[in-house]
Amino acid sequence: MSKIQLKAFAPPKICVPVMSESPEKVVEFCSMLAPLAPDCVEWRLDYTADLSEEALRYSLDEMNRLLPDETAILATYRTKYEGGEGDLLPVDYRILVEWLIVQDGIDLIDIELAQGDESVAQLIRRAKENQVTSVLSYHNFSETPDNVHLNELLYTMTLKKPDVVKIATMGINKSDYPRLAKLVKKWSSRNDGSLFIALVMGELGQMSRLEGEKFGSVMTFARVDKGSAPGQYTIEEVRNYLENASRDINKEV
Ligand SMILES: O=C1C[C@@](O)(C(=O)O)C[C@@H](O)[C@@H]1O
Repeated sequence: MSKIQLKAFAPPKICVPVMSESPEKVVEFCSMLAPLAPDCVEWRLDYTADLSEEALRYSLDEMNRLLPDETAILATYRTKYEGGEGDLLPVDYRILVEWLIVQDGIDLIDIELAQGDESVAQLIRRAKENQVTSVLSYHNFSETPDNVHLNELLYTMTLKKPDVVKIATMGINKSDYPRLAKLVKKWSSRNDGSLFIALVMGELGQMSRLEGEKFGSVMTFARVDKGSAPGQYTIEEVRNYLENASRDINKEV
């Protein structure tokens, strides 16, 4: 059972990426991060040099030991194709993600849409069997596709029935954020149990990282030092915004 309760049209949960190359660096980073008590950390395994089970198990145990009990762990292996550092072959990606799903201490698992129908279906099924929250993800670092394409994506992704559909696209035009937000709001308002994370990367999409409550995005990613995507605010900046009671959550995006 995941520690984190994700809810649409509520303040988004804050997730901080851990992009450490060794277990020692994981310990160093999580010791520094613990007092900030984020709702979630994203363990970016594509930054990890040693993917042996022993090294990974050690890092995971240390993360769970150092971070507050309430902080959930999202495990992500982001491939180069999706803008990350990872170059595992699809078969090895699937083995790694299946292994992560059955580990004690993992609350959420990222599954890339680009891994193909069969892998995606299998990994979502495995996550469900193990009560791990599945986050089906799509990234586009060059643009925010047009509405027809975005609707198709949202349709394809929700059909696969993950717990959460995550879309992160690059903001090239001012209209990209309001456009994506309007579509996601429509999809999240259907009340069929699907949850969404929608982020527009880069300067033009920065408000998407703060205003999730307006359009139904349940989580936002924030940095401590270096970020894992363009446009990320620091955890303090996001918290300050979310804790400001006078922020306008009613106005349309
Ligand atoms: O999918 C996402 C969202 C993200 O790309 C962002 O834009 O904040 C950051 C990634 O670390 C994460 O896996």
